[in-house]
Amino acid sequence: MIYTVTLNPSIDYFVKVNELNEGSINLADEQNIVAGGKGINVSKVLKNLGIESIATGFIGGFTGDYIEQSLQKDNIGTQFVRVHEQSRINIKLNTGKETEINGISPEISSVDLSLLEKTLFSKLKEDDFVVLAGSLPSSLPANFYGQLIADIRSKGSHVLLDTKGNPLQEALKHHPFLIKPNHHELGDLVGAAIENPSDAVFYGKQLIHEGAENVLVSMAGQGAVFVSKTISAYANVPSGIVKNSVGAGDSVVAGFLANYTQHQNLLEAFMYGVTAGSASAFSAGFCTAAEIERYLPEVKVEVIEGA
Ligand SMILES: Nc1ncnc2c1ncn2[C@@H]1O[C@H](COP(=O)(O)OP(=O)(O)OP(=O)(O)O)[C@@H](O)[C@H]1O
Ligand SMILES: O=P(O)(O)OC[C@@]1(O)O[C@H](CO)[C@@H](O)[C@@H]1O
Repeated sequence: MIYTVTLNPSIDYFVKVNELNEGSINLADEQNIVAGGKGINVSKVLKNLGIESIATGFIGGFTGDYIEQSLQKDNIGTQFVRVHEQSRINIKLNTGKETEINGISPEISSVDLSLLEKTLFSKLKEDDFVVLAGSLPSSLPANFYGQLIADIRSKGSHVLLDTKGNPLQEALKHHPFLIKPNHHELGDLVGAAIENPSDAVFYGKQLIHEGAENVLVSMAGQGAVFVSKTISAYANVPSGIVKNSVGAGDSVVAGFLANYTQHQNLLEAFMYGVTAGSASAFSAGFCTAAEIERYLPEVKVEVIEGA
């Protein structure tokens, strides 16, 4: 089974304002309200690709009710822990440029934490995959993902981690199976500018040295890099017009996982994941299997080092 853990889910309020006048009243030209958060988005893309997953994490308040109900409506399994304060509302404003305002996370108590661990660990089996994705609610310590990874791995399950900053740094020594920073997140972590694929390979190797098993660095329109102990590779992205990049990174993770669980081939999964990311970026919502198939012939993986 695949579990996605979103510790800090949200309602995403997408709003398009063609001409924004700061300091005055603006009317929306388009809007869309969806359940969001990185792990939840991974579950949604997996569903589009015909793969079941169970979404877990913390939800609270009327926003939490909406998140749970909307996933249930999409036939995605849910096992959330209810907390007292409400889940975030994240604003995704499109004025031609994409601007995001992410809301304040609810307080998580030690009781909430033990309930989450009970929910996850009572079900987890050897060779299950767990996606840990998104920011930590501000009341959780930076090493929280690290602790979870250690416990998940002790069950023989595998972790895909998509987060940034200290929580990512702290998690590396616990050996996540895959991490997926974008090039800015990688740059922040290593204190260097990642300007091209060679930089991404160089610093990706550093994260392998620090404990990650596989590193996928997405570089938006510049392509992506995959690094493991034995291989480094580059994938280009297909050409197209980006309609909405929110969740494109989550689609990379979902596409990688969907393909890897079927074929157990890292480079094939890399290629499929990157294509899924672009297919989502080129559509208003998340990619479908048919859209990925359409763009796959344009994506080539070039091995830089290794077999
Ligand atoms: N201009 C583009 N052309 C083609 N594909 C793109 C473009 N921008 C983004 N993508 C696709 O989206 C994926 C993720 O983009 P990016 O590297 O910006 O990661 P991210 O910051 O995690 O994404 P997100 O926007 O979801 O936070 C890329 O690997 C690529 O597949
Ligand atoms: O604040 P976080 O947890 O890092 O990111 C949250 C978020 O921006 O990520 C998703 C897109 O990747 C959105 O659905 C959601 O609003």
